[in-house]
Amino acid sequence: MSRVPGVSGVPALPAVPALEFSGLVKRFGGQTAVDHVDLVVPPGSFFGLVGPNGAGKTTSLSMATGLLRPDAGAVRIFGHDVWADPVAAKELVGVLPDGMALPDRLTGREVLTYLGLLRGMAREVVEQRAAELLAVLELDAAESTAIVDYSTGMRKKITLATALLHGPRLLVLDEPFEAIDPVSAATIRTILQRFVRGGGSVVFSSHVMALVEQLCDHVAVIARGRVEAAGALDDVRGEHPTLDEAFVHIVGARAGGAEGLSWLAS
Ligand SMILES: Nc1ncnc2c1ncn2[C@@H]1O[C@H](COP(=O)(O)OP(=O)(O)OP(=O)(O)O)[C@@H](O)[C@H]1O
Repeated sequence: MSRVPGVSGVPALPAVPALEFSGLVKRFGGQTAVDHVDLVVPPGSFFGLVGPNGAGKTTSLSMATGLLRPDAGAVRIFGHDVWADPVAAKELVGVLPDGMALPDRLTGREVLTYLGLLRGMAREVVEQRAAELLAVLELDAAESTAIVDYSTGMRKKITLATALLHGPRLLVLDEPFEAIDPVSAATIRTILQRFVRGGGSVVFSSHVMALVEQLCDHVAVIARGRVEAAGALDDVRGEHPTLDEAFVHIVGARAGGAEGLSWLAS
């Protein structure tokens, strides 16, 4: 476990995890989507959550941020239980969920202003941050466009802006780079790297192993609702030259695609 430096002569205290899952379970009908997941995201880490389709990443992240109630287990954000102490936990976290519902008839600036004021932020702070976020994410050109007319990538960027607006200490992002053009992706990478350098923590899910490898210092591989491997990137990668190869090894390669579909080429 990571530790905060101790004052000389006084033992260092264990650092409180930015995010901690303990025995997390979620079932949908007869199916267990998340099956006793334990995970620790150290403070100040850039943490990648990877796994095949249907592995339980979105379900886990939704429970982490108070959007979905677990059937069992607990989630803590900097020690605050997301369900028992939601106000303190939500103050510390910015969330990019899977397909967040936004007030569709408002423009990007109006959404940011609305959500900032709802959080109790001062109007001038909201306006200044909203202007900066819209400019950096290149949404300022769509000044008078309502969210309903945004493209998928624009919706993702404005949702990311809502996650950053209140200056959280932890970002939980579900596939933040999906549907994002390369220039915007580079901007988002830079924002997130700066956030981590400034002491923030980031957890994000992705299918792009090269990106996870480039950005993250910690990674967890989840499959069939269970954590198959987790820890420092180098430890999870192990002997494999790339995370991609480690992933296939950990998850188990499936020999699909080579056989069948004979009609496809005929
Ligand atoms: N609301 C729901 N009702 C029923 N089943 C669900 C629901 N949400 C998720 N599931 C199921 O739970 C399992 C985990 O889904 P989840 O969306 O968490 O996977 P994921 O790892 O995020 O997948 P992907 O990479 O494809 O986005 C899947 O089998 C999915 O069908």
